[in-house]
Amino acid sequence: MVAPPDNDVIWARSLHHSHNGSPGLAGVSLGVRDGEVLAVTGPRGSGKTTLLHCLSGQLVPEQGEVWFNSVPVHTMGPRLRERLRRDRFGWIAAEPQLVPELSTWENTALPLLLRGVSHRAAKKAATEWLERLDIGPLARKRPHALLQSQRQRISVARALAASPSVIFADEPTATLHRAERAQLLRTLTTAARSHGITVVLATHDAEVAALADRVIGLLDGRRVTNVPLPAASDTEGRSACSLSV
Ligand SMILES: Nc1ncnc2c1ncn2[C@@H]1O[C@H](COP(=O)(O)OP(=O)(O)OP(=O)(O)O)[C@@H](O)[C@H]1O
Repeated sequence: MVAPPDNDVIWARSLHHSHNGSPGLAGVSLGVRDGEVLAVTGPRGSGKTTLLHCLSGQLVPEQGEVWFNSVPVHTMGPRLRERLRRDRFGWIAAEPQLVPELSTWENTALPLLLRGVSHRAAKKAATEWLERLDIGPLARKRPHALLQSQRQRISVARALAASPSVIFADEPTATLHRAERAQLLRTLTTAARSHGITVVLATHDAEVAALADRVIGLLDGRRVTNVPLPAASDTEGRSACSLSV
């Protein structure tokens, strides 16, 4: 095993993975720098989700290596990987994955409570992030009483409230309308940048990818040419953020 570069928070080498014989990843290598917002783009079925699952330790690749802060993830057992995900990573899926029986603030605080943070401190952190995401007044409501866009804000608040090293976001705005999509993503990327959180964002949407610092492309489970961000999207994405998150 070759140790990864020091400034990469996530580093993967030559990942191969198939799903029941159908290829998901076919030799993907990449590094994600500390504090970077990296977009992984590609059409449906290109391997984005499989890559995020491998990088976040949800899936062990059939071949290849994944390192987090110079620690090998691919050799960890299920319990260590579970702890790593709980303590260091956040996950935002396309569909908000909330516990229906819990209120907005309880859903947001859940990762902190699972880590053993006190009820009081977890509630405080959750409430602060809900305020920043403009859903503070909904803190006591249950998911069924909310709009889809509000539920997805809870997912974002939950990921941020846990102060992870890395947030993996898999098509986080796929189910939202265009205006909501832009606002939520700007909030996520602005908050991540100001708190030094690395983001790996899977998307097939060029407008979403334009909010990232760097974009890599996937096609049929392989890396395709790096896609540099045009200057215009820099203005559109980073500089246009005025949220105080
Ligand atoms: N659980 C699974 N069982 C069988 N095949 C799968 C499974 N998950 C993914 N695949 C296949 O692996 C390939 C990569 O899928 P993956 O979901 O990683 O791509 P994606 O780029 O995230 O696509 P999408 O945008 O549709 O989610 C596809 O051909 C897909 O059909």
